[in-house]
Amino acid sequence: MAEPETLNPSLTEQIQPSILQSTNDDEDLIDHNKKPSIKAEDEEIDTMDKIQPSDINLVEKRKREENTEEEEESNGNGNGNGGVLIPKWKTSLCSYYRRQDGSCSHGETCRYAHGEAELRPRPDNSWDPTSERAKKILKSEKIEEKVEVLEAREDVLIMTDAVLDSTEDPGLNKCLVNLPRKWTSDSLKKFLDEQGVIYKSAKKKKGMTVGFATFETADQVKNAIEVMDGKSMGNKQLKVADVLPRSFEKKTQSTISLTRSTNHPTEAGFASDDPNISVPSNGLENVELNDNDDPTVNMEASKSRSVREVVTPLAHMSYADQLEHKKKALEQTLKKLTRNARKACPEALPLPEWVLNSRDIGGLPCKLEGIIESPVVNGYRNKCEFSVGYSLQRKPTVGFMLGNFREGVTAVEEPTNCPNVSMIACKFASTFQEFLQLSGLPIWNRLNNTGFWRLLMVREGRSHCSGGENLEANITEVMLMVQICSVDFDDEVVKTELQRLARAFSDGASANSPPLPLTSLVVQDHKGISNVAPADAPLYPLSITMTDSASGQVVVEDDDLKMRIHDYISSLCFSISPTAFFQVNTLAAEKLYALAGDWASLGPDTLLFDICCGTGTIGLTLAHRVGMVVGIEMNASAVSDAHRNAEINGIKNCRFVCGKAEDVMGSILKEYLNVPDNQEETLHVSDTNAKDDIDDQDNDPSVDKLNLDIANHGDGDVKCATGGAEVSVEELEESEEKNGSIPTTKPQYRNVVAIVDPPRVGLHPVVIKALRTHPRLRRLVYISCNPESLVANAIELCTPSSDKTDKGNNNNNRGWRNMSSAGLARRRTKSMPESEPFRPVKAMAVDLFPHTPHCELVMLLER
Ligand SMILES: C[S@@+](CC[C@H](N)C(=O)[O-])C[C@H]1O[C@@H](n2cnc3c(N)ncnc32)[C@H](O)[C@@H]1O
Repeated sequence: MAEPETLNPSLTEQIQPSILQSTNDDEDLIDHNKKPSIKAEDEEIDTMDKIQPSDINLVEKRKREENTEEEEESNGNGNGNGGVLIPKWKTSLCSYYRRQDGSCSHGETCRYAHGEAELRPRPDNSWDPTSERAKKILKSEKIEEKVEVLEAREDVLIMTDAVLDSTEDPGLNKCLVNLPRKWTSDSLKKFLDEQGVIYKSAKKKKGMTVGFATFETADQVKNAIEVMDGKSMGNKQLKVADVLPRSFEKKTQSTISLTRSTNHPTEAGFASDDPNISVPSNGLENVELNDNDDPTVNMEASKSRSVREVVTPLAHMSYADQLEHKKKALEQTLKKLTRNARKACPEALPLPEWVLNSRDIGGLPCKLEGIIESPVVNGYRNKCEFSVGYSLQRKPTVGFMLGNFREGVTAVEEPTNCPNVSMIACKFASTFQEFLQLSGLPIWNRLNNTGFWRLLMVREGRSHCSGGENLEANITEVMLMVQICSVDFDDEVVKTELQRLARAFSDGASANSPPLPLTSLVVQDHKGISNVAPADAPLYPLSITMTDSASGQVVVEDDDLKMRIHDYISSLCFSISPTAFFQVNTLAAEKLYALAGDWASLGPDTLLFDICCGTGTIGLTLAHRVGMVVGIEMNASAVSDAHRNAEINGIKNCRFVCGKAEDVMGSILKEYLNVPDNQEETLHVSDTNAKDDIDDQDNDPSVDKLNLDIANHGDGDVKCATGGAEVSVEELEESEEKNGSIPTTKPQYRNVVAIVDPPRVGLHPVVIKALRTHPRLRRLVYISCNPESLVANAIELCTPSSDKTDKGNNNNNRGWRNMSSAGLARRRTKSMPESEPFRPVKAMAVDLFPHTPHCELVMLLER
């Protein structure tokens, strides 16, 4: 509970008596008819955050205290108590003074500071949180916090990969912590030479604050520690640390001594020479990590946590508690939308209704209607990307990394204890692990950028539509994708080794009872050094022969099936290529898409934009409820999957465009929606009444449409129906032009809706601007696996814009790197062209990721 003293008078003055009765949280403490007198420009510096619901009673107490003090002050000479400064004299800014542009009826006798210059620190040495000083301090603290998160910490290093030579004593390998990020291996070597440090080899990757040095003797190590440990490096101190935690070494030593009668780890015969120094923060996805489509990729890890804790940190809670936990976290994030829109609203404009109404719902921008639970809680992931690396015991392992490479953690542990991974996936990981332990080709070393085996992806599919019960029994297809780096390896050796691998997978699958469904084996040759394979990294199938254990028959997979997998959503079949995005929890995704469709108020006269459409899942599952779907997606394989999926399912009213939404959105909107002025007027009139019409549309197929009665149409050759007669789009357009009805190239729809489902970073500002400024788009359903970016995008979509837009000033953008996404969005609202803002109508979460802190959030925006 905050002490009364922490309440800022400028806030208490804004509190209305009626609000004091409320038991709602922070937003209720604000006079919602007023904008905050100070707008924090950069970070989330919101004094409202300081006030807890339980402070409400304290507000009145605080007022009484203030009155008493003011009485005292007025009896004295202006600085209270007969010349003796009262403790809180001028420690808070006077809000009257600030609001009245420098005038306050108390004049010099006012106990509050008239301007920053008069402001004094509080007795606890803090500053009034609304003051510039406090904001500056808070900002620098936040920056430091962020930096700290990124800095490697000596106590969390588990660089299994840095022990490069198995014959060496790990004690001869050391990590150097707090090196400048921009240093390379050469800079580190130069530094060591300059310091007179004798070493055998040194490594450093740009971007990391950790480097590695190997020594030949214990004396060299001793000398290096003496010279370097504690040495100042800028404002940091250099640390010489062990590459493996000491606790681990002790554990390893005792284990080894039991089995090998030695307490020297190097005699355990560990192979080495690889690393997997990547950043599978969640451990789950190596490639997708930076692909940003999977929310479960940003977890922090430390060596003290097990792989289960790293990958599924909520697994210790009951599922009901997990949902409650997520809901509360989402509410906190959603409140940022209200706060930031209030701050960003131009002075000259009234606050939007939804901001004013937020006090009735605890500061939320709209009601959070709940969280839909996942139909399956365990083993739900239909796709896992397993890292290849060394375990704490320095055994080649296929599983999840225990932390972040940049933070100095590279150890990989088996996935068996992670409840979100299926048994099938664990079994294939285990088969691969056994294979690697005997393989003549090395595991990829991220520190050296050398090696062959990089990762294993396991994707599961179903060949028919099946419910949630006994999920694993319904898995009829498995695609394995092995990522390798063939650089510097002999083609014949590679070919032979991959054939051996194919056999190992086939044998492993067949040996299982019942046999595991292995239907596709793909190799991805990724030659780059980064974690993420580019979209055009070569992919090729490997032949698999499976022996059916029951019949003894050899089954050779059909060529066509080799590079794809299938799954079902809402009874539609989806064919998925190896690198295309597909939600990892299919049954929960079905619920997500159904919710989005329900909220989008669809009807036969709806044109639906499916933005970031992947393999077309959303658009295709909703196609039967709309006139037309236009999907936009940048991944070419996913777009080709989308076309294929439309065909497989006999859906004709969809078009999929391959391109970055930021590159194509504007022209697509123009192509489909721009109509001459006189018609736009008609459309607006219709749109005003659209809601009522649309609500009934599903039930009323004869609903009056703008000009055309369009059943199906698509991209050129697909048929449209007008008044029952089938004509081609070309014929239709020709006739339109002749009749002078719609001189555009596309049929027009009265209800224009966008469903956006962007990657973790959210929508590009160019896309936001295109959607916001197109008057025909009245409804937008935003699906997000990252509520922070949803909030940031919604700030731009929902904040009123003034006619005086800020055209952008470089000085204003200083420090943007350290700004929160909400702060950046707030800044961008200033350059939003004058346009009608959306308003948040309702929000709902869908839990696609049990046992992790993540879930999908859906928000309906209308105008
Ligand atoms: C979260 S996934 C959603 C996919 C699809 N809606 C689904 O549910 O299966 C995000 C998709 O956006 C695509 N994407 C990422 N950035 C994009 C961009 N700038 N423009 C268009 N698509 C993009 C990704 O390739 C990915 O398929």
